[in-house]
Amino acid sequence: MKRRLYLIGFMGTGKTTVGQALAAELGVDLYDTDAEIVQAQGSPIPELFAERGEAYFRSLEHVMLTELAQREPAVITTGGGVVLSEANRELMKQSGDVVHLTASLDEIVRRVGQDENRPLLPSDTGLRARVEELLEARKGLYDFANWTVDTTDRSIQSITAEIIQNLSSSSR
Ligand SMILES: Nc1ncnc2c1ncn2[C@@H]1O[C@H](COP(=O)(O)OP(=O)(O)O)[C@@H](O)[C@H]1O
Ligand SMILES: O=C(O)C1=C[C@@H](OP(=O)(O)O)[C@@H](O)[C@H](O)C1
Ligand SMILES: [Mg+2]
Repeated sequence: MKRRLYLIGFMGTGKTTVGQALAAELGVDLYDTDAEIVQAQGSPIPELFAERGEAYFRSLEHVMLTELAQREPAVITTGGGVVLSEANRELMKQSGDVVHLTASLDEIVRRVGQDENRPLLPSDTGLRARVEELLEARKGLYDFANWTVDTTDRSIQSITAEIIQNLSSSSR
């Protein structure tokens, strides 16, 4: 693997989970923008959103991505909203390979429904409608990726193997 591999995609598509398996398999360092922000700020994501607002979180996210884009070789997993910034999209495109993870609406709702850690999503009955709304608002923003991998009904191992296969055929 050369340089960096970024994982992008909507919340719940498995970026953080797949990234861990991928970095272990490739034997490179793993950085998750959310985890790095939480560590640097000493506050969980919901607290950052509640106390400082989304715009403040987006600025922390941009600074963190810029810093992580200096490290190599590495797998870098991102938050679902990182693509809202054109500068972030450009930075990832220029500094590594980018994989877009997807999943069906049903699967996303199932996966994120078990987690209280995403401040943009309600934990009540409004969850599905909110996911649909955000998917629509972000339509097209993930399309700059080199590859798209559907994770619906698939094991982490099979998703990881597909990504490694993509990487090795592109470097031939
Ligand atoms: N391929 C998969 N099949 C089943 N569950 C998955 C899969 N990938 C991730 N998950 C689960 O979905 C939830 C969200 O995964 P996560 O890696 O945090 O996604 P993201 O970082 O894209 O938001 C977690 O509970 C995780 O264990
Ligand atoms: O889509 C988003 O705007 C967000 C996604 C989250 O990361 P995951 O995609 O890893 O859940 C996290 O960065 C924050 O809650 C905002
Ligand atoms: Mg994540």
